[in-house]
Amino acid sequence: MFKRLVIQLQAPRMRTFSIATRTKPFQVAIDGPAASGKSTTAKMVAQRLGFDYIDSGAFYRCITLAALSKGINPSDPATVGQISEIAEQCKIGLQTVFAKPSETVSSGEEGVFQKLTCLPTTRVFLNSKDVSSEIRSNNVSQHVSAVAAIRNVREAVLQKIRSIRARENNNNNNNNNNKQDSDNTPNLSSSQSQSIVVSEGLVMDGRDIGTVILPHADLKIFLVADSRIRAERRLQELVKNGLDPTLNKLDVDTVQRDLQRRDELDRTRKVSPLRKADDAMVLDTSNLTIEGQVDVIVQEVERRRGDNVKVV
Ligand SMILES: Nc1ncnc2c1ncn2[C@@H]1O[C@H](COP(=O)(O)OP(=O)(O)O)[C@@H](O)[C@H]1O
Ligand SMILES: Nc1ccn([C@H]2C[C@H](O)[C@@H](COP(=O)(O)OP(=O)(O)O)O2)c(=O)n1
Repeated sequence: MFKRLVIQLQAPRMRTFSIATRTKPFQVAIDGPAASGKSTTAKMVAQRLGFDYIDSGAFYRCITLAALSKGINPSDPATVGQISEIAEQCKIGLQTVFAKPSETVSSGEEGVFQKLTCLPTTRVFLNSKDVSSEIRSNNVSQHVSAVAAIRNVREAVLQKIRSIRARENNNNNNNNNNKQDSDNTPNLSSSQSQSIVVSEGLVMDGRDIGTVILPHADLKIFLVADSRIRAERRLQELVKNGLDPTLNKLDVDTVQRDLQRRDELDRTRKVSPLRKADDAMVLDTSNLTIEGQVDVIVQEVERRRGDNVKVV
């Protein structure tokens, strides 16, 4: 799988550089329960390593949003056919805007300023409309597990992801920077494509990435965290995105119950249930910082790629 090029320079206090050039992109699969930190971590790992990123949950969220906006109740089993049709017909595009590694923003109050690393952001397009915020609403979250349990929906998502990857590879091979879908939806990582043409790897997060979508991934991570901590983080995120918890009758207990209900549905469904792949590393983020969990994964990728710079 690897073509290895080793450059050795002999001199006093010398370094050995081992540069691995791969014929196949390095694949990182990140799975785990709701709000365990998958997408935040996956995006940052992709940014640090210059890899592509695919948020597979966004596909299920888009299909759920499309169904809800047509007045369809995904929790009613009689709607399975209608939702499957929506899944097959809708167009979904992702665009991840990566910050330059050196780019930082200052924030703080009363004259105390902190330097924060810019976080990458993913914009999600449903039939060319930017639905990045709408798909994170509590209403979509409440129904998405029912949608993701439909076999035809999973099949449609798999096809969409495959065609994105095929187009991505094609674009890379053709040295083509113009990554637009036929419906003008920006394709994956189009911001990256302006500077990087060939990506050395892919990070993908979801529930079945290590088990079904990328069963031969080079690194599989199963991200977990205490359910109370996950609920606190998710509520904080919803508030940050403009939700009024009082108006919406939402507190940590309710969010925790919703997460646990959703995890149960995701774990017990017949098709591609949430489960740890046998060869996945478990990473508990309960007591980690975001940077800390990203570091663990980046270091593991570097160790497995064997392209560390060693001082000899
Ligand atoms: N180690 C951490 N410490 C504090 N907050 C975190 C940590 N990891 C993730 N978060 C936050 O938790 C929330 C849920 O994370 P997210 O990446 O959306 O999870 P998932 O993709 O698994 O649903 C986000 O607001 C994210 O910023
Ligand atoms: N590969 C995937 C990704 C997500 N899903 C389902 C399961 C989840 O309840 C929903 C939403 O996933 P998402 O990762 O966006 O959800 P959370 O942010 O973790 O709450 O989609 C899935 O079944 N398979």
